[in-house]
Amino acid sequence: MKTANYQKFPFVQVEKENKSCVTGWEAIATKINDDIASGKKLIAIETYQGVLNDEIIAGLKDAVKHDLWIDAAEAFKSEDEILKMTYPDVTDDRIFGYITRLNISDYLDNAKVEAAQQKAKTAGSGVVVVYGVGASLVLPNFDLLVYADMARWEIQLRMRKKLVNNIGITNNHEEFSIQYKRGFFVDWRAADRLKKQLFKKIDYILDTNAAGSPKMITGAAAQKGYQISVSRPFRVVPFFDPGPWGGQWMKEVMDLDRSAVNFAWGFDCVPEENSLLLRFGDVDVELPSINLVFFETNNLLGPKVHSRFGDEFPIRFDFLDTVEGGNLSFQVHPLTEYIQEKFGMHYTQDESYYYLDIDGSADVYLGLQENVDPEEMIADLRAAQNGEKHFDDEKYVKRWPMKKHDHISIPAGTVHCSGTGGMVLEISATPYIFTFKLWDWGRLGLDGKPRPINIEHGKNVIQWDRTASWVEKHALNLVEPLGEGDGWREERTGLNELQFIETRRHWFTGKVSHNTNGGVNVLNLVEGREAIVESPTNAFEPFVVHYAETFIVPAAVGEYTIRPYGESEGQECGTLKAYVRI
Ligand SMILES: O=P(O)(O)OC[C@H]1O[C@](O)(CO)[C@@H](O)[C@@H]1O
Repeated sequence: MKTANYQKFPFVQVEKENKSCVTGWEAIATKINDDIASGKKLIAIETYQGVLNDEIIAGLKDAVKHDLWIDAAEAFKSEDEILKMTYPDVTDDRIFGYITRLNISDYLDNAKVEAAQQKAKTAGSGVVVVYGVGASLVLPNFDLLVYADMARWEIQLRMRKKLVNNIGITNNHEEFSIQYKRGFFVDWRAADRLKKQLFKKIDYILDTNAAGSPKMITGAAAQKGYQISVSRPFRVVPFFDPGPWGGQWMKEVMDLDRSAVNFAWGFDCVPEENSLLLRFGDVDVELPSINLVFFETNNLLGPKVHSRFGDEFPIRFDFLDTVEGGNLSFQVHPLTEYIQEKFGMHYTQDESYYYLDIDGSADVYLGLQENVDPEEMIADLRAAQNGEKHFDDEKYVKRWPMKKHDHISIPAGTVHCSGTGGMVLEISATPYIFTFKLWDWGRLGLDGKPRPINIEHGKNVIQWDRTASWVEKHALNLVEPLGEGDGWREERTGLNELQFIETRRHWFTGKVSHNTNGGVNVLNLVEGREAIVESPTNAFEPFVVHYAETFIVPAAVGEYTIRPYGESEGQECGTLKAYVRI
């Protein structure tokens, strides 16, 4: 096997020489002190959920010259009140909640805010610092705003290590899934709403994603970074996670930790949770890539996708590796009305599997056998769940042998799972936690506990007419040749007409012309070691991509070309492109 050339830390170069980023607590405090010396007196240090408060306070409290330091937590409602307020959205379920309508202001107790503001006044013309989630609301007339942002993947790692609490409560002892659920459905929604309001007012962004290695850039430098990012192809920083069915393929191809038990998922383009690295000189500042979606919405998504999805990035690319691993859980995803009513999501988890590679042989489980009796199948699933018997998948589910480069559509409501031996590039709608597991093959999760099964939700959404004959016609390799030219050919590979994503595959030895046509494109190099993305008008610098890398071409880019490059010069490459049908 050739050495891995997949880049794990892609970045966007913002400044060739670093002018805008300071590193280390001393330099950061000096910068803030310079602003204080120039007359700024009211300093708000607003934080996202998941920062390490102890580290930031130890780094800044003594070093930043102030007369009064107020912890924004002083102005919060009591934990009991917060638990009660958030309960309808957090719920008792182990996995699912409801997308909240709460704002950070709802966490604050008006009387306590008033008291904190009175306290601030006692400093007279002295310097007041308010620190923490909600600081900018406690000190709304701030004249310097420092925003400590966090990428969601790093927050999740901190939750697993029990290092952080959710907003307004002390719950780092809780199970990861419970903390994640509160983050996903409540905290991050409320914190994002505040971030969007503050965006234009941010003086400095503090990056503490790497503990012990703080960095700070001006709000203007971040905005410049976002603008550069959406004027060219770029990648977000992938993350990889083990799982009970995980495989060994990504370890080699993506050069991951060989000592890990396995890697199941590789999230290569989920801007909600990935990071964006903005490079200043040789310093990388890590920011949540969702910021681009919030603050460069039209340039990134294009006005039509924006108007349909709001400031959400609708397309997700991730990897599911079962090479030398197991089957995914046998599962189904909610229909649109179900995800809207039960969980408050706008759109549902429509999926597709693109088989990037196969280890010998691999099957996909997709659709039901003909003439399945729904009641009998649900009863058998329940019995399997109760440990009374093994679920007879052969009786109920259709299995299809897969080949490298096969592409299957999985509209919500279709039962499915990828079987052992397959390396899947999943090209799907962004929601990804709304999986109703029906059967987990009698195995345990990596934590030694059974993973939550959701037969009750599942039975409400399974489309019983999605049988083998339906799958064959509507979901399996919907490949249609569309055109060809000098050194290239184009095919449509899907998705099913019920899904909003269109996928196009190009096989090429020469240059292929693409156009975003005003909507964001997401691509992956599914064949070939290297290709180069270029602007026919030199609008952006040539961008080299490697095998299996996912990259985003913002709507604002318009025309671009892709051709084999470097080691792949003269050889046939393949790209898979996804965009929203508009
Ligand atoms: O539920 P499992 O077995 O972990 O399945 C894999 C998961 O990965 C996803 O495909 C998300 O990428 C979910 O649909 C699915 O739940």
